[in-house]
Amino acid sequence: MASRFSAVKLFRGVIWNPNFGTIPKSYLLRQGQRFKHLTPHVPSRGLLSTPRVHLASVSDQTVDPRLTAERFVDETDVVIVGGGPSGLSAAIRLKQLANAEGKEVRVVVIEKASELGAHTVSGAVIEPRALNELIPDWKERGAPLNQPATEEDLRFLTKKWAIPLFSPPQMLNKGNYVVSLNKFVKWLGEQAEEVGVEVYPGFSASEVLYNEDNSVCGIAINDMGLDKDFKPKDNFERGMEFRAKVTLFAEGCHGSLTKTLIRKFDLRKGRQPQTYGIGIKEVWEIDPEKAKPGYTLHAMGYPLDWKLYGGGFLYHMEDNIVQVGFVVSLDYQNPYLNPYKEFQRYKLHPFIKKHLIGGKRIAYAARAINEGGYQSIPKLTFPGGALIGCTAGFLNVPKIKGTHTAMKSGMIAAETAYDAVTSENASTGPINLTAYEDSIEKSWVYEELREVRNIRPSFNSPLGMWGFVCYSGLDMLFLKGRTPWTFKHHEDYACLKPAKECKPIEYPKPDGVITFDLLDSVALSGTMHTENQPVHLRLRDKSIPVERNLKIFDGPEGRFCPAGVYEFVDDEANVGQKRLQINSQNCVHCKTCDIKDVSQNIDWVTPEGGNGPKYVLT
Ligand SMILES: Cc1cc2nc3c(=O)[nH]c(=O)nc-3n(C[C@H](O)[C@H](O)[C@H](O)COP(=O)(O)OP(=O)(O)OC[C@H]3O[C@@H](n4cnc5c(N)ncnc54)[C@H](O)[C@@H]3O)c2cc1C
Ligand code: SF4
Repeated sequence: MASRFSAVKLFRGVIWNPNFGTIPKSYLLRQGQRFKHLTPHVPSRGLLSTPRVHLASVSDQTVDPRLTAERFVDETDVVIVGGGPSGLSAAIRLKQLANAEGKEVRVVVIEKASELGAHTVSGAVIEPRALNELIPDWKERGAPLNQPATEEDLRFLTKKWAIPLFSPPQMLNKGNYVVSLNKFVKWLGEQAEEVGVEVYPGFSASEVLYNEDNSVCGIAINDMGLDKDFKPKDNFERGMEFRAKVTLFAEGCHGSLTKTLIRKFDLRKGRQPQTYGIGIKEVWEIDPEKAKPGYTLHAMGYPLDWKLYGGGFLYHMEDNIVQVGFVVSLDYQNPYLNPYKEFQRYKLHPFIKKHLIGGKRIAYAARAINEGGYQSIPKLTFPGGALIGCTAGFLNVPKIKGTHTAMKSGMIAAETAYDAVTSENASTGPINLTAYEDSIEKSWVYEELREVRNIRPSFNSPLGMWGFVCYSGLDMLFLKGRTPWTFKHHEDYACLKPAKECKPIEYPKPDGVITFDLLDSVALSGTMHTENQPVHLRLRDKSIPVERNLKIFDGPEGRFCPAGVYEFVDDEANVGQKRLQINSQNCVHCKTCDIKDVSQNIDWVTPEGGNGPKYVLT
């Protein structure tokens, strides 16, 4: 009861934080210490009116004692949030170093997917450079890199034609492998366990823990078994805490805890905004007669117009499997654009369709992808921890490859973390991993990203694609990034234009053979969320979807979500009006809504661990 009353006292009066708009007061009450991490995230254009939540009468509320029960605390040396390529590489490197010196270093990996790899989305053609450094005998250890990339194809698509283009050296795939990243991550997990890493899939890290001096000291797993009103159900279990000397965040593109750290520690100060694309892909089992194992195709142009960055890929793997996908930049302007439907149109192009016809689609996936590159990498460290992999933004955009850089960043951070946790001063104060920042700047990761830093933003000139083709050709072939200038980026959400300034886009109806209805696709992602749990797509202000997004932008969230989560439906309570229905059970955790919502009103937070997509072969 004591904690309850102190929380009441703390929050008596008016609170100005827009995050609280849709969360019941009783839940806020017991989350007192979490308030400071939920800082407002409103557009700089100041179009939102900030809702006030009056908590003057919260003392009348009774809080279920289970909600305020002490959390179980587990102490470890290093906790890593995210069991993707970067998190697992960091974990493996840490234990390799400790095992080599016979030291006891406890490393824990927390992964929200029900099993490793189940939330992993990639093309994927991977460069084995980091893997060669991490596990040189990966072949003998049975790494699922079975199909070398053997044939390159780069095309410019018009509606009917596929014009061959010259592939710049940075995009060549010689020495790379066409893989299922999902299988690769599973295998990395096995390697991690073999060297002594503790891997816990099925748990969402939902909160960063801080010491009194504001240094990070671990994470907490979210409470399981809450109902949609944040009340405990019969199966309620209090989330536990992992307290660590070092916490590494490896959440992938636009991590939900990472975004709170970026704000709290102002990690973007002096850097360019991160920009993104949405990548949507399908896995097909094709007619064996058409199989060309090792063939890799990248395409630009159709169906996108010349002002929008994006393009498609198609990779042939072993066993007659084809990975086909499309990336649309999230700085698009027309609110009528529908990335999912652009992808479906892409597959209808004769040059793409010929690979798929006669085949069967077996998987569907979507995930945001970083496009900011070198100039958008935030400060990587803060007291007690660091960002690694795609959550920091180490993806090489022209290559559409981030696995090798994610892994290498994890390995470098691990080397610094190992020195720090095993040093004699480790217990005297918060650990600072600034040496990680220095080492990565000297590594091949930075060299590679620096060289291509102007390619993606060269598309943002008034010449659009034509400016991009000329500049990137010159830069990739001759200048190789050795220019004194670095182009800037803009915030994706701020690029959207009001609907009245744009034309609706007519998309073809799904044919059920090559193109499909969105919900049939979502069914192939295996996504599942426990019913009756708190919605993990939080609106900062409930009125904004209808009052601003629908009225001015014609409801773009109904189009950009690749899982049909957002739907404007008739409001039974107000005849003639619409309301936003959030089908959160469909969510595939791509993070696009958190990035592209024009009002920055959607806060993606982790649902219960083990929920979300269940990808195979992606
Ligand atoms: C469509 C598409 C195509 C791509 N093609 C290629 C390609 O061909 N080659 C290539 O090299 N790269 C490609 N990439 C990029 C590649 O997938 C990433 O660079 C790579 O996966 C980054 O690894 P990561 O470990 O940083 O992040 P991720 O692989 O995203 O892993 C992050 C993990 O953290 C987990 N997680 C996140 N938040 C939490 C939390 N709060 N609690 C617990 N767990 C959490 C996630 O579930 C996930 O498993 C592609 C990406 C996309 C989207
Ligand atoms: S709700 Fe958001 S995170 Fe979930 S699938 Fe839709 S756009 Fe992606």
